[in-house]
Amino acid sequence: MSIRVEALTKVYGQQKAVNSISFEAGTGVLGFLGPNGAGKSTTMKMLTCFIPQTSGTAFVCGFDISRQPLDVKRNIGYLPESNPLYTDMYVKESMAFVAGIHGLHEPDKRIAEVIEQTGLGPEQHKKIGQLSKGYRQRVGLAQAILHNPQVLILDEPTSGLDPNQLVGIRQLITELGKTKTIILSTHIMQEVEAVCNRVIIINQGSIVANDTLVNLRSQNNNNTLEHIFIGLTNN
Ligand SMILES: Nc1ncnc2c1ncn2[C@@H]1O[C@H](COP(=O)(O)OP(=O)(O)OP(=O)(O)O)[C@@H](O)[C@H]1O
Repeated sequence: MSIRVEALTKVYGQQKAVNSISFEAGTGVLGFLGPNGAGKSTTMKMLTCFIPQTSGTAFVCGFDISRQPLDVKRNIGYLPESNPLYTDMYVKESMAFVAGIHGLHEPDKRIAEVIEQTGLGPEQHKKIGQLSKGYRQRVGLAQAILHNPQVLILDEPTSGLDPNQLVGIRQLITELGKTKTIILSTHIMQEVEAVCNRVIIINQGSIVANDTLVNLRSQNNNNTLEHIFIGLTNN
C-alpha cells in the first residue's frame, strides 16, 4: 500500500479537526468525501507534510511523514484546494521552475510530455494569469505530476469547472489512477461514481465509511451515494 495512515489526529486550539483516523490506500482513485469542515483538507495537508499532525502518523511509499518529509514530498504530488499559482509566470516557465525544485533530469522532455498529457498545449505560451479557471487547474495538475510521483493528493480539483473541462480533467485523473495512488476530495457525487474505486467518508474528523462503491451501495439498500452520504453525515 502506498499510503498507510495510523491514528492521525489534528487539534486546532480546542477543536479536534481530525480525530484518530486510520486507513490504507493503494493503486486507484480513492474518493475522500465529507461535509464542509469535516477535516478533509486538514488530512491532506498532514499527508503532504504541509502541517504537522498533533498525534498519530502516516507513511507515504513507506516514508514517515514526521521523520522523512523530504522523501514523502519526492513521492507525492499535491494540488491544494485553492491551487496557488504564480500568475505572472508563463505556463512553461512555471513548469521549468517546479522541475528545477525537483532537480529533474532532462526537464524539457518531461515538461513537453506533461503539457501533452494535461492538454495544456494550446495555452502553453500564455501567462498563468491569462488562463481560464479550467486551464489553471490543468497547470496545477501538471505541476503536481511533473516529478512523476507514485501518490497524488487532489483537493477538489474540478470545483468551478464547466462540463467540458470537467470531463477532460476526470479522464486525466482516471488515466493517472491506473498506475498511481490518488486521494481525491470532492463534493460532486457524480464525479465519485465516475472516477473512484473506493470511498472514505469523513464526518466531524472521524471516518464513518471506508469501502468500495459497490459494497457501500449493497449495504445501504442500493441507495444513491448522495443518500448514503446524507445518512452518514447529517447529524
Ligand atoms: N488553521 C486552522 N486553524 C483553526 N482551525 C482550522 C484551521 N484549518 C482548519 N480549521 C478547522 O478545522 C476543521 C476542518 O477543516 P478542513 O478545512 O480540514 O475541512 P474540509 O473537510 O476540508 O472542509 P471543506 O469541504 O469546506 O473544504 C474546520 O472546522 C475548520 O474550521
